[in-house]
Amino acid sequence: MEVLTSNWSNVQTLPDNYIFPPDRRPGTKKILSSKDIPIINLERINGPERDQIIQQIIKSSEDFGLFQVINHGVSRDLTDQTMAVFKEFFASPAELKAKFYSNDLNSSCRLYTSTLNYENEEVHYWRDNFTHRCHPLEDHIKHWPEKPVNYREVVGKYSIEVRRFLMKILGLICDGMGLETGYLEGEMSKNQLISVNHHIPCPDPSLTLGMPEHSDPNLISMIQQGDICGLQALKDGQWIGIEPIPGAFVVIPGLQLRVISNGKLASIVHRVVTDSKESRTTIGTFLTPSNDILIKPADGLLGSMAPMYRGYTYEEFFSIFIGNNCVAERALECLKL
Ligand SMILES: O=C(O)CCC(=O)C(=O)O
Ligand SMILES: [Fe+2]
Repeated sequence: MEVLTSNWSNVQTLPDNYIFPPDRRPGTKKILSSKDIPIINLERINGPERDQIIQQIIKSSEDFGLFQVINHGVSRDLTDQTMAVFKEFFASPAELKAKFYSNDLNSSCRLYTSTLNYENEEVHYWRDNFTHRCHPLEDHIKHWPEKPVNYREVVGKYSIEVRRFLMKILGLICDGMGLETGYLEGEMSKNQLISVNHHIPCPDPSLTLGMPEHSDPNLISMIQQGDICGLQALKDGQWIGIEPIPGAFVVIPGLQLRVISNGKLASIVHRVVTDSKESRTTIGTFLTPSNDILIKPADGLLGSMAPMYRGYTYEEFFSIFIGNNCVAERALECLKL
């Protein structure tokens, strides 16, 4: 528990075990936010511009592997309330958080520092994370924190609404790629995790990272960023900042979508840097396939193309992912044909 950075106060110097070797440090070079990051406005998705918006989603997913969404249908009230609940959760006394502290992948809620591999890693990431399942709500809500007192009510409502949003995006991706309706529904997107990152102000952001460079292993991810910069994506060999847009959601197609689309949809490599003055809290929501369903390049999309990946279950993928030190790209390499 004493390892949780959210329990530390007044940290003046970066502890040695958070300092990365020079070749893995973000350094002091200023990373600019790019104006090229696609922004999808869903306001008119049910009107005559629908096809055009779908094409924007597909093009952003193909060319960039990340987009931001505005007018997504989840109210600002709810996104603000949910952010406030998580900030309060991380600010609560150590005793209250203690019962959720866990590095065990199988525990229903896990609150930990850096990564689940904290004990064995040489350098730690400057973050606390709180993760739990969300769907179906009635199976999971009983394991969630009871404090803050509105945690279950607010996070429950948020989980339902962001699921609806992500299912809408998956439906539009299906339409846009010409996949049969419903291909990404049901077992393919059954599991839903909320994963909240909290980074306290960092004495020296140039020496450490909030999260390593990675691709998301999921089917699809979304991040509600709050208002502090920190998320960066690797585009054409350069890191660029994903500037927070108030109220927007960042959507990242996961590696499972890359497989299903036979490599057409990209999944951008990203990382998180820390801030010297402000703490940063972000709310991630991930949809993943259920353990047993077969994932493979969709027959309907292949035509005369050869499949790039063999079929596998998410369970198999996940065990390869764990076996490869949680490096999703490396896990996917093992499934390439
Ligand atoms: O916290 C963020 O901004 C990004 C989080 C992320 O990339 C992840 O949890 O996979
Ligand atoms: Fe990520």
